[in-house]
Amino acid sequence: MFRFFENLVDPFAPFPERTPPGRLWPFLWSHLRGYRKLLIVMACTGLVVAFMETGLIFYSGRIFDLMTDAGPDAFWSLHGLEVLVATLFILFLRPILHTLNMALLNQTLAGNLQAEARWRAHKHLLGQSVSFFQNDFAGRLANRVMQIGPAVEDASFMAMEGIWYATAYVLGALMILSGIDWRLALPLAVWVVLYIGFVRRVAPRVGEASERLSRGRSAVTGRVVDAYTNMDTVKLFAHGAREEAYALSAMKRLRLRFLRFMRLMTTMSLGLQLLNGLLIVGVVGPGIWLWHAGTVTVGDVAAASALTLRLNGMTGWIMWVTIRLFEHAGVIRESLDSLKQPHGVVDAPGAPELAVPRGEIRFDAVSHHYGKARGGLDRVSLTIAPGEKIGLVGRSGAGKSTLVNLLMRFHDVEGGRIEIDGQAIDGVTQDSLRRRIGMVTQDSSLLHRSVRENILYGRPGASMEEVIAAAKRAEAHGFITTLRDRQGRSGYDVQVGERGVKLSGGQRQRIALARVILKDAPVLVLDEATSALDSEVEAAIQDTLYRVMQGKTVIAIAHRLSTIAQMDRIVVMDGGHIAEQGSHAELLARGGLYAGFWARQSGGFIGLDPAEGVDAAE
Ligand SMILES: Nc1ncnc2c1ncn2[C@@H]1O[C@H](COP(=O)(O)OP(=O)(O)OP(=O)(O)O)[C@@H](O)[C@H]1O
Repeated sequence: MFRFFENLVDPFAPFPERTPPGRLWPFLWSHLRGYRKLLIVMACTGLVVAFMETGLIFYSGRIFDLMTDAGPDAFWSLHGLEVLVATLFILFLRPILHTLNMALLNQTLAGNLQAEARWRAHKHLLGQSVSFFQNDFAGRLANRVMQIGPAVEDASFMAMEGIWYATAYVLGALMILSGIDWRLALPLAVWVVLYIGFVRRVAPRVGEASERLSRGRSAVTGRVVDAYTNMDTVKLFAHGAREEAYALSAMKRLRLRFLRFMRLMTTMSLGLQLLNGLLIVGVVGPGIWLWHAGTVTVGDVAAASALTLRLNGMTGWIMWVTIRLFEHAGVIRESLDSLKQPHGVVDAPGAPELAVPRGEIRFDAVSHHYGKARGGLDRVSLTIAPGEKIGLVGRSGAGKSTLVNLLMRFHDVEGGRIEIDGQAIDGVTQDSLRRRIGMVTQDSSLLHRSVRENILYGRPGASMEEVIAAAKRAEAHGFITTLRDRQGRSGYDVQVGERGVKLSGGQRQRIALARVILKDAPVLVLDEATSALDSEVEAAIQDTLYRVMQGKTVIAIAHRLSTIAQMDRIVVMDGGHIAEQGSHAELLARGGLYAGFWARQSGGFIGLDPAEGVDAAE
C-alpha cells in the first residue's frame, strides 16, 4: 500500500529546466504544479476528515440528549441501530478515511516533494558557470540546496495539513454551532476574525526572523566548510585561533538571531492563550445562559463546549503550523538568493554540436575584464592553424589562463569572438565544445572517487586496458600500482580523497594527464600541466606529451620555457595583450620580452615583475 502512494509521482522525472522563479509563491507553485490533481484529492480528503471530526463531537452531544430523553429502558430499542451504525463508522470508515488522507500527505506529498526540490536545485546549480562558484562559498551553496528540500516539503505539508484542515474544521464548527443557535456561533466568528488578524500581524515577522536565521545558518556553514577545505593553509599559517574567531563571530550572530526568533515564539504563545481564553468564555458562557433560558439542551451545551475545547487545543497546533509555514517561507527566500540566479553561460536555443574536422582556433579581438574596467584581456586576436602547437608565455597575471578559460567557455567573452573551425563557440553546445578540448590545469583537482573512476572521467566508456595504457603514457601506472588506502583497497581502486589530497601534486597531475590522454580530444590545452612534476618525470612525460600532441591543435601555457621551446610558435602575452610571437629562435633573435625571460631563467622560472603584485591584487 505504501509503495502505491509513494510512487504516485516521480520526483526525479525530467522537468522543464529554466531559472527557478525568484519569488516565494511562484517558486512553490513551480514545484506543486506536478501535484495539481493530487492536491485536489488531498483537499477533498482533508475536508471530509475535518467535517467528520467536528460531526463526531456534535454527535456526542446528540447521544447525550438521546440518553436523557429515552432513559435506560427504552434507549436500546429506540436508538440501538443508530448506535450500531455510528460504532461501525468509528471503527472502520473513520480510520480508512484518516489513513487515506495521511498516506497522501505523508507518502505522496512529503515523501517526494523534498527529494524533488533538492534535486532540481542541485541540477540548476550544476549548470552554473565557473564564475558563479568562484563568487560564493561551496558550503553556503550546499546548505541552501540541502535546506530547500525540507522547506518546500514542510511548507506545502503545513499548508495542506494545518491551514486547510483548520479552515475546514472551523467552518464545520461554525455550521454546527449556528445550527444549534446563532448566538453560539457569533463568538466563534468574532474569534476567527481576531485570530486571523493576530496571525497576519505576527507571521510576517516570523518570516523575516526566519530568513535572517537561515542566512546566519548559511554563513556559519560557509565559514566552517571553508576552513575544513582549506585546512592545510590554516595550519600552515598557524591561524587556528583566527579561524576559531572567524567561525565564532558567525555562530554568535546565529545564536542572537535564534534568540530573537524564540522571543517571537514566546510572545505569540501569550497572545494565543489570551485569545483562547476569550473563545472558551465566549462560547460556553452564552451556552449556559441559553440553556438557562431553555433555548438549547444540555447536549447542545456539551457539544459546543467540546468543540471549543478541541479548537482551543488545536489553536496552538495551528499557530505552530502557521509559524512553521512562515519560517519555511523565510528559508526558501534565503535559498532563492542563490537558486534564482539565471545561468551565466547558456547554450543558444537549438545550438548544434561542435564539429572539429581540422582544429583551427581563432580569437578575434577578444576582450574580457571580469566585469571590471580593466585587467584580464584586451582585444586579443590570434589564429592557431589546424594541428599547430602554440606555447603561451608571459608574466603572472598577463592573461594566459583567461585566454584558455574563455576558449573553454568557462566565462563568456565581454567583447570579440572565438571560433573553432569557423563555428563561434557560443553558437554550439557547451558540452560538445568541452568534449572536444582536453585540458590539464596547474592545480588539477581530482574527484573524491577511485583512481580508476578519475581516469575514466576522460572517457567513461573506455576499457580497463585503455585506462592502464593511458596511465602508463602519463607515467602514472608505476605509482598507482603501489597505492593502498585505509579500507584495504589498492591500485586503481584506491580512493584519492577530496580533490585528490591523498596524492602528491605530481601524482595528481599525472592522473589528470592520463584522464586527458584517454579523452583523446582534437584540441589540447595544457595550463602549466607539468609544473608539479620533478624534472626527471617531467622529461619523461614531455616525450609522451609531444607524442600525444601529434595531429592535435595545442595551446600550452608554461613558465618553465624549456617545456615549450620546441613548439611551432610561441605567443608572449603582457598586460592582457599579445606582446610578441614567433618561434623560439626568432623571439630570441628579436631580443624582446621573451629573450629577457629566457636570459633570466636561471632556476627555470620567469623572473617576477614588480607590477605583477598590483595586477593580481585587483
Ligand atoms: N575570476 C577572476 N575574477 C576577476 N579577475 C580575475 C579572475 N581571474 C583572473 N583575473 C584577473 O585577470 C588577470 C589575468 O589573469 P590570468 O589568470 O589570466 O593570468 P595568467 O597569465 O594566467 O597568470 P598566471 O601565470 O599567474 O596563472 C589578472 O589581473 C587577474 O587578477
